[in-house]
Amino acid sequence: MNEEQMKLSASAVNLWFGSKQVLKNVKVAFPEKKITALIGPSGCGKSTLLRCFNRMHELSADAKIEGQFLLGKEDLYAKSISATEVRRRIGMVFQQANPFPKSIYENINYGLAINDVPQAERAGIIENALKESYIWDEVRDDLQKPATRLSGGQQQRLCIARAVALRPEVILMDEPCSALDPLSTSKIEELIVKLKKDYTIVIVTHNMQQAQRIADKTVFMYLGEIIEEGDTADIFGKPEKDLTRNYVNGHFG
Ligand SMILES: Nc1ncnc2c1ncn2[C@@H]1O[C@H](COP(=O)(O)OP(=O)(O)OP(=O)(O)O)[C@@H](O)[C@H]1O
Repeated sequence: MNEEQMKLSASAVNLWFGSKQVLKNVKVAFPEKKITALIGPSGCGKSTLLRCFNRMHELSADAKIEGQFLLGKEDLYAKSISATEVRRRIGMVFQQANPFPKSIYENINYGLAINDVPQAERAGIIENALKESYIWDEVRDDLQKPATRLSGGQQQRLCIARAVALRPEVILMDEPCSALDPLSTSKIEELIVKLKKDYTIVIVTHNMQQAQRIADKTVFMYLGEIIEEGDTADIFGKPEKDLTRNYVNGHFG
């Protein structure tokens, strides 16, 4: 992959939880305004790697991290950049939709407030984010209703709206469809593909069909290491390593 076009990258990453090493000499890069799928069997370290990029392990006392994490050329762990700024620039969407127990409006307003977006601009930003996330038509008359009353798929689109409202440069998605039915999943997939125009997206998925439907690039991990990466069609169609071939063909995992 051409270094120039890489938006997010990591090198020489080792991570331990207590004495257990979970990431081993990881080097990876994610191209700008593309979708990259991160695949691999349960427990291989996909979520752990994703969380490193927006400094989610800082709160975990038993996590020890080594390595370099860059957004463009900026060091994400530099003293000059706060975790709040990192999380504004690198949004995250989780496996279980996790709206705050507040109104639909307030779910998005909260992030704008803590990032000092002027009050007068917020209503417009909230409307745009909901439109951009294909949920506006379903909630426009219910903005003051509790977000927890939305369906699972709607909650996940609201969480995506919450992320895009802050105009991040990257959106990390950790199995965003795993709790959803096929119809909601296909709506989210359509949304992710649309968002690629403006954002660099990394998605962890166990769904091999999903990776092939939406991802330009695919990275395969196993036991804390990157085994193979490349164009999605190559990883699934003609992988170089037997381990990759066995995994994508469903022989383990
Ligand atoms: N906070 C933590 N403390 C201790 N161990 C952890 C912690 N978080 C994850 N682990 C361990 O690190 C390893 C990697 O977990 P991780 O969640 O990154 O894997 P994964 O590839 O995302 O798995 P899955 O596909 O099942 O979500 C696992 O062995 C897990 O038990």
